[in-house]
Amino acid sequence: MTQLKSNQTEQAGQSKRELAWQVASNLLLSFKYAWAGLRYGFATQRNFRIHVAIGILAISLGIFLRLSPVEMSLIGITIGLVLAMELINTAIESVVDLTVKQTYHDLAKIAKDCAAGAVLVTAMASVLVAGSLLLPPLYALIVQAKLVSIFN
Ligand SMILES: Nc1ncnc2c1ncn2[C@@H]1O[C@H](COP(=O)(O)OP(=O)(O)OP(=O)(O)O)[C@@H](O)[C@H]1O
Repeated sequence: MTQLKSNQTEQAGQSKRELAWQVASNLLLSFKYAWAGLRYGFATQRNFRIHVAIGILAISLGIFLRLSPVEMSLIGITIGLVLAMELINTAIESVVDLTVKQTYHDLAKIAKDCAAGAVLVTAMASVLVAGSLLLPPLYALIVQAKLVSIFN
């Protein structure tokens, strides 16, 4: 019974791969294609570039404010989530466009709207994380700088 199940899974896996136009034959090639996806996202998606810029700013601010390793990790995970979601959104958009081309379809609208909604959810979460971790020390620094300028 177990053997039968594993044979069926294997067959299903093989038939899926048979539908692929090309399969990356080694790890290096897999990285090459993943890098190509990142480059495509950066070159074509304005929102992706905005998220990268905000991410770099948040990391720089975190280093400047000397956040703890755990706080920096939280910021890093949040940035990664937003960027990954943006790439998944781009992938879904491409598959939808490939499927329905330039025709209107309710399901195409649902797929694209939900993918965009997923990006929005992670972006809002990232604002919450960045606000909670970066704003208090930044505010303290500004207050401290003002006090120093008053007493000098
Ligand atoms: N084929 C389609 N059928 C129905 N609605 C569509 C279709 N293509 C796009 N739309 C609608 O238009 C909106 C914008 O489409 P688009 O392809 O620009 O996605 P987008 O998520 O706004 O893109 P981006 O993430 O690049 O800003 C979609 O969210 C969807 O509501």
